[in-house]
Amino acid sequence: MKEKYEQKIRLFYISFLLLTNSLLLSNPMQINRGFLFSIEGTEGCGKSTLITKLAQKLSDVQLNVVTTREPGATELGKSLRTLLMNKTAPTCTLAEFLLFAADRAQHFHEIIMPSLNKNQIVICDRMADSSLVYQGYVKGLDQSKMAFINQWAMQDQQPDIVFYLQIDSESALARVTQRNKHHNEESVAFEKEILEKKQQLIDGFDTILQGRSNVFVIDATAPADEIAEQAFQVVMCYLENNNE
Ligand SMILES: Nc1ncnc2c1ncn2[C@@H]1O[C@H](COP(=O)(O)OP(=O)(O)OP(=O)(O)O)[C@@H](O)[C@H]1O
Ligand SMILES: Cc1cn([C@H]2C[C@H](O)[C@@H](COP(=O)(O)O)O2)c(=O)[nH]c1=O
Repeated sequence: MKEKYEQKIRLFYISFLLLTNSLLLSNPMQINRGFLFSIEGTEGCGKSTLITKLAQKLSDVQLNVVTTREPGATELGKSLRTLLMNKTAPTCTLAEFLLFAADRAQHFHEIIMPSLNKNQIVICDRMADSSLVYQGYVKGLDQSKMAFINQWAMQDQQPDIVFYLQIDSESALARVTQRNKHHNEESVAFEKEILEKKQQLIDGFDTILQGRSNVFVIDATAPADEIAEQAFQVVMCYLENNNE
């Protein structure tokens, strides 16, 4: 009896999704301004996976999406990323943050602001909150000074929504270890340092993002398709209500 009832609800939900998607396909939403979404969380929480799936879902309903990341989206950013990830020269935490901020400034100048000005939907893998956690919470840099520099680098723009993929350290570590078996990772020195600080990083994200009104927390241990559907529904709802 219970199973039959649950199956009916599932069928109703699927028909509802099919109906909304077909309505959106035949009648694409007119976007009147740019929207900026960032995806945050520790290594292995599933940011890149979510971005790929979410971008596909938004493109499927005819929305114009730009996916990007920090650090390393621009030509300058690529050089900065290599420098930051390989750490061949001694780098103090302030210098490290300023290099991330330089990447961010060029990123906003070259990619994000032009995309927002064309009313596109920008989804970014990490942004200013990563600096607040890695260089601020974990390495002790002054967070109010960092926030000022971030705001400057970001031309006073803030993400409309920060999606925080919350995961426990064991699951994140297991995923990174598994992934590194399959790929040849570039970021050897930096990632080694990060793996040792996993729990502290998770505490940092929890502390810095909790209670902020523009943060949407997602359980990153859920199946990837469920996470993408959840984020898609949140984005669609936000677009409908903030498309001034
Ligand atoms: N929801 C999920 N459930 C199970 N495995 C997942 C899920 N999301 C991603 N993965 C797997 O976990 C690994 C890490 O995912 P992904 O590369 O998307 O994480 P990330 O947050 O972008 O990592 P990084 O910050 O290190 O680049 C990949 O092997 C991916 O296939
Ligand atoms: C933006 C930003 C990033 N980081 C760290 C976080 C990660 O360890 C690497 C980026 O690697 P990913 O595979 O692209 O996630 O850089 C940081 O310390 N500070 C920052 O501002």
